[in-house]
Amino acid sequence: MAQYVLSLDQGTTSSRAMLFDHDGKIAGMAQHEFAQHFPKTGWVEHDPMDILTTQLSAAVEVLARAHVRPRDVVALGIANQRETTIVWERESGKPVYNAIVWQDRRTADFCAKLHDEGHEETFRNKTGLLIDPYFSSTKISWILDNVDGARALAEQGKLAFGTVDSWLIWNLTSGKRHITDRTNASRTLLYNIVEDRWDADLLKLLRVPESMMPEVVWSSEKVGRVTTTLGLGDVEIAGIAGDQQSALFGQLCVNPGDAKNTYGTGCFLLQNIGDTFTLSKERLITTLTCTTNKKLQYALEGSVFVGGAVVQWLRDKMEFFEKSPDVEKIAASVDSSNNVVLVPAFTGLGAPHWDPYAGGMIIGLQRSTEIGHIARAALESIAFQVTDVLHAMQADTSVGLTTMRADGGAAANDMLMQFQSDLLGIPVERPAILETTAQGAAYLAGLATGFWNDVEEIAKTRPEGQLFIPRMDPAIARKRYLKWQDAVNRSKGWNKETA
Ligand SMILES: Nc1ncnc2c1ncn2[C@@H]1O[C@H](COP(=O)(O)OP(=O)(O)O)[C@@H](O)[C@H]1O
Ligand SMILES: O=P(O)(O)OC[C@H](O)CO
Repeated sequence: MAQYVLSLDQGTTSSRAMLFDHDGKIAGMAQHEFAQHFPKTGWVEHDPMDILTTQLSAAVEVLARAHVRPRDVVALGIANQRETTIVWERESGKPVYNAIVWQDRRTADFCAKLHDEGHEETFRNKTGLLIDPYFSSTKISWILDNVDGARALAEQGKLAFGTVDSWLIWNLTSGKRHITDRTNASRTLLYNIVEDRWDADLLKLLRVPESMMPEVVWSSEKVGRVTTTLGLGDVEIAGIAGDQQSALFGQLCVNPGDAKNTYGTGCFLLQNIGDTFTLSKERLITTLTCTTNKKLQYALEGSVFVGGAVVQWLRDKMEFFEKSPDVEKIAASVDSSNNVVLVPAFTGLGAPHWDPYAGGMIIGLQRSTEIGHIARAALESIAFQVTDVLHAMQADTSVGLTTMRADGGAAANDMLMQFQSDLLGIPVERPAILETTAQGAAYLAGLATGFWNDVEEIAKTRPEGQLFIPRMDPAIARKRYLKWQDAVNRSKGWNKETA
């Protein structure tokens, strides 16, 4: 009987489950979207039970659809949206509050205060991150300070904190394992990525009891078996990674200098920088990558908060079209954006701007402006933001990238890939399998269980991708980019005070 690795990709907007065979091919996939909650301006929440039920049902469904028995699944890998914060009662397993999503800005003022008190350097030197509402720590503080009775329970050791990987594994193992892997831990603003431990000083500063924190494991190791009786058998959990580091591994960017950009809800450019902790001079962050040798390895990351989500916004809020891929047809109905620039700072701006108060903006509207121009400007905004972070990364590492590897849902869009290549002036390589996030977690789990022997064996299974070569006159590309920079600067600080 053929054997498979099951991979769960718990993303911001949907939970997916995929089966990978020994040739690295996808043998089955199931996906469930779930509700996004926006209770106040700048707030973004998920119901932790939605995360759990959509993920479990996708997992069970993919086995049934592909006619694969649980005993033919050799290992389970998990990749997850990062930073999203869940706090639950150890005794009952009940969340005390909704999941506060990575995009949530409610702690902007608290972050500004920490910044003004001069803590930036301390956090940066220990965690590689900047003080920003994006990361988990201030979200935990918010829950402890705002949910009735939460702080007292936390101080009695009765509450557990976890990112989405922890939450899923806690439930998959019936509360036996409260763990996270290093890539997820490195997104909390509480993990010391130089000394490889939860940082007692930072925990104290943010008044987060250490008893809430999960045990930290490696991304590729056997950590326990599934004990739910849901039809997943007792498969071994052997791969865990934050989705962006998982995609980096899925693209086999295992050597210093290797880089990829994922075009999902957000866009995340990561470059492997090897085993030496190095800080960016360009306001990028330093984060841990997945390794299979139980040694630390670092990456520089440029995090863009709204990527494919701008297309979702055009679809769901503007109701311009029904399905995300339709954006391409509408954008192609005009031959330029006609000087319209859209800055999708819907949840502030991430790297390299780091402005939680930036406001979304469409500028350059005229009486002749059509939906097509706005759709085109939206697609272009994704590529402009990636250009911002790629330029920062090049300035930082002085390694000129010769090609950029792309993946994620929005990388299916040819117009976006072509414009990206035009702007960067280098080829953009899109792999045959865009699901590199799930693929990475599958590789991690398969390597830990001997399904695959090493990365070299995996590399032989990967089919050739597609190359997008620059076609635009570089002078025009430069002019377009300057216009974008002008627009971004105008969007900054807009929400500092609301009218
Ligand atoms: N053909 C397309 N063109 C542009 N954007 C797309 C296209 N297909 C999907 N998207 C966008 O990509 C995102 C989904 O990508 P995915 O990698 O599944 O995201 P995530 O893992 O963050 O949930 C959505 O925001 C969607 O709007
Ligand atoms: O859900 P995604 O794929 O957009 O990824 C979200 C990131 O992990 C946030 O840091």
